[in-house]
Amino acid sequence: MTCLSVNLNKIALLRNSRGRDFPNVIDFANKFIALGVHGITIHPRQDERHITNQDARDLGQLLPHNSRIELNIEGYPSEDFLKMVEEIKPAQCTLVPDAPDQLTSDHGWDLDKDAEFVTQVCQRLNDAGIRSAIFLDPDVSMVEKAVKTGAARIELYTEEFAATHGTEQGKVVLERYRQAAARAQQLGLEVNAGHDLDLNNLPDFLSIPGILEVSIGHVLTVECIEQGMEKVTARYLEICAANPSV
Ligand SMILES: CC(=O)[C@@H](O)[C@H](O)COP(=O)(O)O
Ligand SMILES: NCC(=O)COP(=O)(O)O
Repeated sequence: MTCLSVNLNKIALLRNSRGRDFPNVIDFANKFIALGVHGITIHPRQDERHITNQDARDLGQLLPHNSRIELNIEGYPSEDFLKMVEEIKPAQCTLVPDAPDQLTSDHGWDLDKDAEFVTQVCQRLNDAGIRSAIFLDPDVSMVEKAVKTGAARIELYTEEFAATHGTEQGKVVLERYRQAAARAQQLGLEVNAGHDLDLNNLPDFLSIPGILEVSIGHVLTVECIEQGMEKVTARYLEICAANPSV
């Protein structure tokens, strides 16, 4: 079974658009938890365009380190970000190589360039008892470098899979993800995945064995508007339950 971690960034974006605390992020975390999700993911960006640092602290109160529902905080490991993560102590922290002005996450780490930095940060997270994950393109050579960073997990960046899904090229692309996931597992790295996953493409992605967690937010939020939270969440959970173990 794959764990479903719902990303609340877009709930926070809607909240920020009106200057009052509605919709409330904690309220939506509780609604998704009541529907059976396994985790909550947030990505506090430096400009706090959606999730704020206060949201992160509030969710840290709701989902303390050993709570049944995991909190996954994603972000660029600036010193301020890391200090906040160490203070909150989520179950997992996913390191993403985003620049402050990026529209959204659009690439994994380049470990030819950043291995030393990523290794230091993973060590810091591991020392704090926080599971470290690093955002990675589906590249076997990068997976092999990821092992040396001390990260517990990788998160496969699935935008290319989503963009090519349903095409002949998509079959080739999915095979690249399959190989990257298999190599990671062979080397003892656990595998998460996320970005642009949705109800339509997730079943094919989860034909890859051993995906421990998918974090989904952007399209899921739209699907909930279109079809209702209950129906959408139940369908995601059904798809995740079908993922073959390693
Ligand atoms: C890392 C990743 O792919 C997503 O988790 C990211 O959080 C999306 O960020 P936005 O919601 O700001 O597009
Ligand atoms: N790590 C991926 C994530 O948390 C959500 O990505 P998306 O579904 O908003 O594209």
